[in-house]
Amino acid sequence: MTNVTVLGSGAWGTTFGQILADAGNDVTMWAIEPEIVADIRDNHRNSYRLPVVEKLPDNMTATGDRAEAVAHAEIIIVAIAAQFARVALEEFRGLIPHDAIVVSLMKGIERNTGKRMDEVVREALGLPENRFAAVSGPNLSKEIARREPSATVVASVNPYAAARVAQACSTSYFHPFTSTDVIGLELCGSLKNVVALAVGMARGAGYGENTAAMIETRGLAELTSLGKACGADPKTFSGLAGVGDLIATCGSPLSRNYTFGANLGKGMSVEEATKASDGVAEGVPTTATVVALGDKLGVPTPLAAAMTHVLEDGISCAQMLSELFGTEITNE
Ligand SMILES: NC(=O)C1=CN([C@@H]2O[C@H](COP(=O)(O)OP(=O)(O)OC[C@H]3O[C@@H](n4cnc5c(N)ncnc54)[C@H](OP(=O)(O)O)[C@@H]3O)[C@@H](O)[C@H]2O)C=CC1
Ligand SMILES: O=C(CO)COP(=O)(O)O
Repeated sequence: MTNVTVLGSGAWGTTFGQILADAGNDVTMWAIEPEIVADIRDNHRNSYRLPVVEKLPDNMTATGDRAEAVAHAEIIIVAIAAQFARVALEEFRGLIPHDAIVVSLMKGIERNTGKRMDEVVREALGLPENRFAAVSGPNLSKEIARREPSATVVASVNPYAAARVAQACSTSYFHPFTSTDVIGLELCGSLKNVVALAVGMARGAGYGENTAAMIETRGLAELTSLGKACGADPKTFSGLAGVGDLIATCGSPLSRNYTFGANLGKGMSVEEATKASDGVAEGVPTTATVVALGDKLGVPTPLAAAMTHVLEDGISCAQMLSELFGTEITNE
C-alpha cells in the first residue's frame, strides 16, 4: 500500500485516482474547487467532472488544503489542464516530500514557453529528473472509469521510479508498461491531440474512413519526425502511447479533442466549440506550439500548420485538407 495524492480532480485525475484506489493504495485527491473536494470526500462522487461513476472507492478521499494533500504522499500525480499546470504547481513548491515521485498525466505543451509537461512540472517544483515519471497511452477516461480493460505506458529516466509507479497503478483492468523515453511519451500524448482535432473536423464535415486514415497516417509521420528531432526513441511512436493513443483518440466521440474538431467540422466557431466542450481539449492551445517547435528544429509540420489556420483564421475543413496536401507531388 502506498500513499498517493492526485493534484487535479478532473475526469482523468478522478479516474486515475479510482485506478490507484482499486490497486490498493490510499488515495487523496486535491482540487481547487471546494464543491468538488466536498463531493469526493463526503459523497464518494465527482458529479462535476466524472458523473459516470456512481460511487468512488472508500480508500479515496479529498482535501483542498495543499500542505495536507501532499504531506504524506509517496507518489504525487499531476492531472491539471496543461496551460495551468505551472501556476498551480508553483503553489506546491516546498510542500512536496523530499523523496516523493511526481507523475504527469497531462498531454499538452505550454503555450507561452513551448515546454513539455515534464519540463514544466520539474521547473515548477524544482524536481530532479530521477523523481519524475510521465503516464500516457490510449486512456479515454470514461471507458476506464467503467473499468474496461486498457493499458498505458509509464516513462521515467529512472527505471526504479517507472516500476514503482507502474506497480502502484496496476489492476485487473489497467495494465502499465514501462519505458525510459520521457520525451517520446510527452510528444506522443501532446501531438496526437492535434491530429484528433483534424480527424474530428473531417468526420464532422461528413468525410469517411479514407480521409480519417489519411490524416492519422500523415499526422503520425509528422509526430514521428518531430519526435526524432527532439531526441525521442522512434519505437515509442509505434507503441501504445503513439499509434495506440492515436487510434483511440481519433476514433472516439469520448475524446474532447475529436469532439472539438467534429464541432468545428459541423460549422461551429472555435468559441462555440470551446463552450460545448466537456473538459479541456488540449490540442487547441498545443497546435501553435507544435508549429513553432517544428520551425525551430527545421521539421515541416503541415498538419499542425493547417490546423492553426483553422483555429486562428477559421478556414474550412476542405481548405485545411487542401493545405495539408500542398501543391507538389512528393515521396511519401
Ligand atoms: N480525460 C482523459 O481521457 C484523459 C486526459 N488526459 C490529460 O489529463 C489532463 C487533465 O485532463 P482531465 O482531467 O480529463 O481534464 P478536465 O477538463 O476534466 O479537468 C481539468 C483539471 O484541471 C484543473 N485546473 C484547471 N485550471 C486549474 C488551476 N488554475 N489550478 C488548479 N487546477 C486547475 C481543473 O480543476 P477544476 O475542476 O477545479 O476546474 C480540473 O481538475 C489533460 O492534460 C488531458 O490531456 C490524459 C489521458 C486521458
Ligand atoms: O488522451 C486521451 C485518450 O488517451 C483523452 O483524449 P481527450 O483529451 O481528447 O479527451
